[in-house]
Amino acid sequence: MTMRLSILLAQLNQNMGDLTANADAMLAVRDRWPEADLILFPELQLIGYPPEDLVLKPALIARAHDELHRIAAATADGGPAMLVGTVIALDDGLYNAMALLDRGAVAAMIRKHELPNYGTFDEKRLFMPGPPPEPIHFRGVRIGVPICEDIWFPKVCEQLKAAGAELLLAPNGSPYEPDKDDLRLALVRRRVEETGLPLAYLNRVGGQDELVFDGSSFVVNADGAVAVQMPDWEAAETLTFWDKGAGGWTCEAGERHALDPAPADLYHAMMIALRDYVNRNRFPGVVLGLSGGIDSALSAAVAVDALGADRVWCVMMPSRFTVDESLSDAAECARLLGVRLDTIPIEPAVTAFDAMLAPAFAGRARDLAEENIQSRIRGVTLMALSNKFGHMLLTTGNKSEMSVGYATIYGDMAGGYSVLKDAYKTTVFALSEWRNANRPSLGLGPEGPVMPVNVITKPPTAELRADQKDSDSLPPYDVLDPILRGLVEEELSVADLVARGFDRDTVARVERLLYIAEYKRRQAPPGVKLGTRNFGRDRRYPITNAFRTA
Ligand SMILES: Nc1ncnc2c1ncn2[C@@H]1O[C@H](COP(=O)(O)OP(=O)(O)OC[C@H]2O[C@@H]([n+]3cccc(C(=O)O)c3)[C@H](O)[C@@H]2O)[C@@H](O)[C@H]1O
Ligand SMILES: Nc1ncnc2c1ncn2[C@@H]1O[C@H](COP(=O)(O)OP(=O)(O)OP(=O)(O)O)[C@@H](O)[C@H]1O
Ligand SMILES: NC(=O)CC[C@H](N)C(=O)O
Repeated sequence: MTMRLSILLAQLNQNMGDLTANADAMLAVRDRWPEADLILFPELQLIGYPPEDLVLKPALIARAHDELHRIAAATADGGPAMLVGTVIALDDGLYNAMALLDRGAVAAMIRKHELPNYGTFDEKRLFMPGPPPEPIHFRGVRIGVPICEDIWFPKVCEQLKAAGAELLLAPNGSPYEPDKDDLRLALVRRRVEETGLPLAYLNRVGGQDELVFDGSSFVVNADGAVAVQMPDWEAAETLTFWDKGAGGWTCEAGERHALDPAPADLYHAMMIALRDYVNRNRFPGVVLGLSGGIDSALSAAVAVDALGADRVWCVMMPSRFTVDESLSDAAECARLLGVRLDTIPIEPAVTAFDAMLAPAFAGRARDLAEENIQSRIRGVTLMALSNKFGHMLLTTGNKSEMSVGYATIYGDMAGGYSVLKDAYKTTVFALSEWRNANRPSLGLGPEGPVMPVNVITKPPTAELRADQKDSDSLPPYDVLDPILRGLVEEELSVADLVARGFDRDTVARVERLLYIAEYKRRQAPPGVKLGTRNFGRDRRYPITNAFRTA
């Protein structure tokens, strides 16, 4: 019987829907590690996670079958076996599965038992729950393979232990949330304690639309000690060595990477999500409006760190209300980041719209309609640049604004992707301060400050009329954001927030704004999930909705 095993943990990124590229990447890993006995890949590595309705396409299932057998054939050389995440179709439906590929064949199939169906997940829509799994027999060792959600409850691991598993290998597609690394470690330690078995936790990295995966894979031995900690955010391959002694299997202590503390983790999440979104969708770069305000300054900094300065194009579009301070702050941001900055005044278009609309608007006072036209002219201008040169328009709205509808639909909301969509304004301030003092380890941007301090300290303004300030329309952000966190993240009522010391009228107004802005959020571009409850998959509210708690 084997007393020593070498298991490669392949913390990879995934190309959603490019099964050939995913299969080739796995074969390349195998070529690099001929000394491994077994290679563990993340959940659904062949397809991409989360695959959503892509797996309902029979042609994709057929492709998955063919690619899986192509990889399996490569294992005929007797080298490393592979545990590969894929979809299988049986007579009664589709299953999220791991295939053991060894000696030229599909040697075993394990089906996921617990299907997550909350938050951003809706796997019950796609997959059948597998039976409580049995351990696989691999070269004389019985290995339990709980698939992601299977380790979030005791049942599957306990069943595997009862069926004779000697160690647990858990492939995951576990999206980033703040402090989730601590949550996963505590969870894995519970499973280890309940079963007495060591557990290797392997997660993917990279962005997939609104989700981003931090990797942060690790191994916990039966005594609860962390034997190996892989890095966060970057693809990595770590060979782990396992020995069987009197007390069972133990993983040798190996590399121990430090993981990002807050808010560096948030910054990395935004950066990696944008990098993968832009590159996978084959944009040459991004274009964005740089106003001299903090939202566009931070968005530009994240874009430069994600893509490099030469792929980020900033445009200042002054109007009659743009003050000199905004012009100089935008210019200084661009200089610090080393990006191209063009200036395209919008006054000619504003004048043209005034003239065009004069007959229709006759007898009406100037109001929000004219203010919003400026924002929409900027949107049209940026989209024209996007059409002409191919850059994707990066939209800059933050979660506070998106919560209360403080943004112009078809105006500053125009764009393809947002990095701030799930970041409250107070988080935007914190991240800007952090980036001015730190360079992200995987960033492509410059060392040193990326925006003048004035951008962080001056009062936020949309500059759509003279002397406008956000505080004319909204409570101060240090009051607004905790109210929003209560209403959105915690689903509190007005009374709950009043009990926490907030003013009733203010909370009731914010609740109303939150509900009536649902229509805007449904038309907003996607953006990376950074917290526990993003707008979109995590929080699905009706648009037409008369419910109020005030
Ligand atoms: N339930 C619903 N379903 C579908 N459509 C609905 C709707 N309710 C209103 N609407 C439509 O939405 C329109 C109102 O929305 P919208 O046109 O956005 O206009 P609105 O929300 O009234 O104004 C935009 C606000 O965003 C502020 N802001 C803040 C920061 C930056 C910027 C910027 O632009 O740079 C703007 C700006 O100062 C102003 O207070 C209505 O005219 C109506 O057509
Ligand atoms: N003068 C401008 N030139 C270029 N883009 C602009 C201009 N004014 C607004 N925008 C675009 O519209 C977006 C929305 O404006 P908003 O005022 O909400 O954000 P901001 O100016 O970046 O930050 P702040 O809210 O702190 O002032 C900006 O982030 C920017 O992309
Ligand atoms: N892919 C999954 O099963 C993910 C669900 C799991 N609770 C996680 O976030 O890690």
